[in-house]
Amino acid sequence: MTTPSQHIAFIGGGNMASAIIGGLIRQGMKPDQITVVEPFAETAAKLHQNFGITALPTASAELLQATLVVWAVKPQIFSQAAEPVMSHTRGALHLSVAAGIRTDSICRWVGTERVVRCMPNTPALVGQGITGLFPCPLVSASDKALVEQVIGTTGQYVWVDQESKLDAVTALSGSGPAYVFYFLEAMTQAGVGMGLSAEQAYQLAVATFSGASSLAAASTESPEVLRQRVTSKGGTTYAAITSLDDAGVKASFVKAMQAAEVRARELGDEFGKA
Ligand SMILES: NC(=O)c1ccc[n+]([C@@H]2O[C@H](COP(=O)([O-])OP(=O)(O)OC[C@H]3O[C@@H](n4cnc5c(N)ncnc54)[C@H](O)[C@@H]3O)[C@@H](O)[C@H]2O)c1
Ligand code: PRO
Repeated sequence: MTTPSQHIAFIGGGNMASAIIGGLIRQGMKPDQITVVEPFAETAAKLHQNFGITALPTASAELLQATLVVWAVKPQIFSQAAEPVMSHTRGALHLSVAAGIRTDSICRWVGTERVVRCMPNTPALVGQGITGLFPCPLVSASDKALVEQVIGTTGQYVWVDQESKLDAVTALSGSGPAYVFYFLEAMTQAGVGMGLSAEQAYQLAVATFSGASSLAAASTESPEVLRQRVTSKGGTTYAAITSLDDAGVKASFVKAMQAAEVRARELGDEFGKA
């Protein structure tokens, strides 16, 4: 992975921006190649402490040097955040991480059609993220290569061929870490209920998730076959999976992800109008 030689601006310096900035700095990008607009003083102080970056409280002509602008603000305030930025960044490539906000809105707000919309996830913080990407038609091959360099510092990526699929990516891997943490909470709670210490139960749960994920990634077998290998007829896993099936957990899970996808579309409808 080579580090982008360009200057990159981030609008919003919170969780997701920090995950990407962390990846860039780990790969050798210099803090003076990065400009961040971050109005919240406490978050700006963290950027300085963690990465040596002095954030701008508001947009200024300093943004003119950016060849890539990463939009890492909440969907609800994207259009408002874009107003003071637009006049400085029309010549740049734009990459948005905002959930739901569609490229037609983004192109309007940033004043160019060189826009890539993406959906990363928080394991990007430890270089193990996965990001879905969708380019507008005017995005060139070299624009895409730059985006791959930047996002590649945070983990894997996939390009999707229809913008609507990014809402599915949002429901699956964007929100997905929360589902994993939810299961970790439940497994830890159950372990504690069975007499393990909270520390041991959590250690066992986390190692089981990462071990099973590594096994799935290394295997050519389907998850169904891998699951069957754990499940002896009449054994303990069979008892647990039967209990999950009887409670309709798989169907509930599918429904939960559909709710996330619907919400992603609603965010685009609700906050993309301005
Ligand atoms: N957190 C996740 O798991 C995740 C995953 C994928 C995508 N996203 C998307 O990333 C975006 C940012 O989410 P986050 O979790 O980093 O939120 P966050 O609240 O941590 O970061 C947003 C930052 O924007 C700043 N901000 C507010 N108004 C601004 C303005 N006018 N100009 C510039 N900055 C401004 C805030 O002070 C804040 O620090 C959202 O659109 C979200 O949908 C988040
Ligand atoms: N976090 C954002 C949300 O919950 C987008 C995916 C993960 O809206």
